[in-house]
Amino acid sequence: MELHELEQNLMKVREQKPLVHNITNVVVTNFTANGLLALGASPVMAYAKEEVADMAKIAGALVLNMGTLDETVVHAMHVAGRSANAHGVPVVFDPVGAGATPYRTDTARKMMDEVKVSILRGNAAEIANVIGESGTIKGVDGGDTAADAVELARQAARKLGCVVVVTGADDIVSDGSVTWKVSNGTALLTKVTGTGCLLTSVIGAFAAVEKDLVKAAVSALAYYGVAAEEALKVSGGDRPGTFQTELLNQLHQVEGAFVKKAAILAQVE
Ligand SMILES: Nc1ncnc2c1ncn2[C@@H]1O[C@H](COP(=O)(O)OP(=O)(O)OP(=O)(O)O)[C@@H](O)[C@H]1O
Ligand SMILES: Cc1ncsc1CCO
Ligand SMILES: [Mg+2]
Repeated sequence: MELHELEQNLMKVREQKPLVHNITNVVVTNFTANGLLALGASPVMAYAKEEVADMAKIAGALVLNMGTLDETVVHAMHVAGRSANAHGVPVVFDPVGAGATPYRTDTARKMMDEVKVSILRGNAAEIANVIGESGTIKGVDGGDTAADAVELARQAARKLGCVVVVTGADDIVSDGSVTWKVSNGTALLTKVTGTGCLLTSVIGAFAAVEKDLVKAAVSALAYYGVAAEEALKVSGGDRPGTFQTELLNQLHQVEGAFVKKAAILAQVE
């Protein structure tokens, strides 16, 4: 993809203000809604089995996040996911903590069977566990994984038949044949809970306006990483609390032209 497409895709989100339907976890709900608003998208959190099919079909994207899963929420995700699939709405799935418990791993794998997921986004350990590779994970934070992230993303995309985003120090996007690396961001993102979850929803907003899902994901990652770098600068270093607030400010203020200039992208295959 061309660098100017990063700028265009951010402009499209801000012009179109896509409705992003989130079924997400109780830890990150408020932060996710505020992050999507700061971007310029239109968030809604809706969970009831009575309404999720109707909400998903009018949304620009559906984001499913199993961070605080239980039977009720997993059922609602299946109902919403099938409705999104029936109406051509892209589905982005965050398999939070896959591998930490058998219930999480099974739920993530069943989601991939029941719902046609457009983009799967997780840390390396989560993605490895979804495809049955051994990745170590403790709780919801990624542990060390031996797997090379590029190879992992490519393999997972081929196996699952969707676009896969593996995040970490570098973020990898692959559809199984085309693979990109985005190297923006800061390690301070790992000291604020829900930055991965918000990123997944931001990817949803870009998927709502850009049909090429690899380009949508790469654009979202570059924008988010550049905003995080600016937030680190403005908030003055190792200050997670100030950084969390400043990330919202920068998600709002960062311009497409600046993202284009500051993005560190490479097509790796
Ligand atoms: N070491 C790092 N250096 C720079 N950026 C990083 C680093 N680790 C993670 N990130 C960035 O942090 C964001 C979240 O990715 P991460 O892989 O930590 O997600 P996660 O484990 O799902 O997070 P969470 O569960 O807290 O929501 C991404 O934008 C990613 O690029
Ligand atoms: C801390 C935590 N526990 C379940 S979900 C979540 C938010 C980060 O994924
Ligand atoms: Mg996560």
